[in-house]
Amino acid sequence: MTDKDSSFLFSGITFNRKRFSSDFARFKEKKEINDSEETLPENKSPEVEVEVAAKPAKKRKRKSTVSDPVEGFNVFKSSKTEPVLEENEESENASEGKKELYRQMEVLSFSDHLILYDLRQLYKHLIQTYSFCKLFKTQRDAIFRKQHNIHTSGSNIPSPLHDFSELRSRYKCKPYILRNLAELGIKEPTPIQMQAIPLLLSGRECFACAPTGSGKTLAFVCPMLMKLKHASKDGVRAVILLPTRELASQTARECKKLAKGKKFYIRLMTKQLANTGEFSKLPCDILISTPLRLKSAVNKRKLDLSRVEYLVLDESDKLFDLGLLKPVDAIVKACSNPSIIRSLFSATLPDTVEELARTIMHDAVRVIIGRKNSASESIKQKLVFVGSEEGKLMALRQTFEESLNPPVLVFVQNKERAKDLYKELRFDDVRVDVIHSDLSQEQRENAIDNFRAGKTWVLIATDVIARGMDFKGVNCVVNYDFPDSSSAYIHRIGRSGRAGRSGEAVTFYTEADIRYLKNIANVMKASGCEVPEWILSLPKLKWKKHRPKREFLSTKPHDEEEEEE
Ligand SMILES: Nc1ncnc2c1ncn2[C@@H]1O[C@H](COP(=O)(O)OP(=O)(O)OP(=O)(O)O)[C@@H](O)[C@H]1O
Repeated sequence: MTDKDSSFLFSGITFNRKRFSSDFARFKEKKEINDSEETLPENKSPEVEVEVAAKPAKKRKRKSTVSDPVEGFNVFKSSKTEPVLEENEESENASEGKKELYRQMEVLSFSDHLILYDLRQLYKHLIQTYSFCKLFKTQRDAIFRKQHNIHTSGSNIPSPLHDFSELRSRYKCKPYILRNLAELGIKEPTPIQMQAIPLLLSGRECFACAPTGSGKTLAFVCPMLMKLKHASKDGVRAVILLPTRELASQTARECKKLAKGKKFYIRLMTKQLANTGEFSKLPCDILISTPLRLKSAVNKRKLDLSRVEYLVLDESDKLFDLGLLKPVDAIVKACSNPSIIRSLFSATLPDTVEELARTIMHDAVRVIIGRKNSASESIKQKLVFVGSEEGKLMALRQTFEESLNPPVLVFVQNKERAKDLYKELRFDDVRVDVIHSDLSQEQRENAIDNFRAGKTWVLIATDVIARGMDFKGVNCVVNYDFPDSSSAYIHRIGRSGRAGRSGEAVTFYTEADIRYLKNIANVMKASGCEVPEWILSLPKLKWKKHRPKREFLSTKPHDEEEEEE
């Protein structure tokens, strides 16, 4: 036997005399009897020596029979012991002595082998149990994700959250957040919250695409507050970027609601702050802004974003639109902290945006709830052929006469048409208001507040409020002018049917819009609405922005309009 073999077999093993005291006593007794009979080879441990001298030939045979059925033990016996004996031949006697020794070692170390064997079995068992638990957890997570329509891709994705109480048990969430969730009436996490919250809490970057009104805001605000832990005066620590001022101010409000009771510095980047803010002296845990204002503050007021730990791009596809791409890119660069966690959220996430985003993110996880780029299933969608522009106004009035169920949002193509439609409807018997980008910030806020408060029944709007705005209980969205893209359609109609409520969406179309119908029809079909077969069989059209020049919006004869002007 070589030293190497010896150390392999016996390394870390010491003979437990107490445990095997009876065997030990028996062998010891025999050693005393045979003490003078054999000389022991050098370099053997005292325990080995004792046993070797003690073992009579008769017993050897019996012991080796006992060892036979022990799995693993026989492997040692055949492969390690025999060849070593051949290597160490000296004289016949010495050889006999050695053979005896090794046989005795087998017998003596049988208990040790048993321990080794037990340890191996235990280890094997532990590995099996661990693998089983891991497999069980993976299977359990997969079933849970399937039940909630959560699709993920990426490596080492943390288990989804089953319940908000897990925020405490798994992530040591402070009680103020759970208290605020309860006060806001938020009991169960929505699917996007189930997966995005644990992801962000585990420090992973993510792209998330979930239907309108499914609680994406909370999915990034909650982990952000948890990770920031407490207020600090160490510069800007988190940035939430949104495409419109209305949305930025709504998100700032939501953040404050969830942070209630904890003194965080949550700031909305207003025009005044962007132009005059003394950012070096301004404590700010979370900064919420549109890209242009933030970029202006970085350039003109030397706002330092190098310590930002969390960056959220909400309505990310809009932020990656050509018009905003440059300032967004500048902000992403200014957030130069190498350990920053970035996340993208939207109800629509085109592949091009994903590809672009991947270039700036590391090991990001993709989370899709339901089908990517689909409308909320709680909205009943309808297409109505109105023939012409005049037909639209008549159809709208007729709808209001038959069944006006406020609050109703009416979307038009641009601010001119918003103003025109408002002029048409303001003397009708409905409480109507309008919002577009020509209004002052204050006028825009008033329009939104009045609509939220129920003072306005019908709000005429451009796409400026099509994304992200959370008006509770909008019963119906009317696409007076056909949306210019399928994502615009998804976001517009998503102002109703939020947070599990039901809603309705009516889309008017004219002859000029028919070529673009199929894309909308596909969205409708994917969310379970009925669509006439002839629309689905229309030829596929590569959709560029559909913004036709629309006729003047009025039911009055054209010469009358000209006279008025
Ligand atoms: N877990 C929840 N349970 C009940 N309501 C919730 C929950 N989470 C969020 N909400 C509520 O759902 C509404 C919609 O949430 P939010 O505005 O975050 O949706 P969103 O997914 O961002 O929609 P959009 O794509 O239109 O921006 C809000 O009024 C919010 O308070």
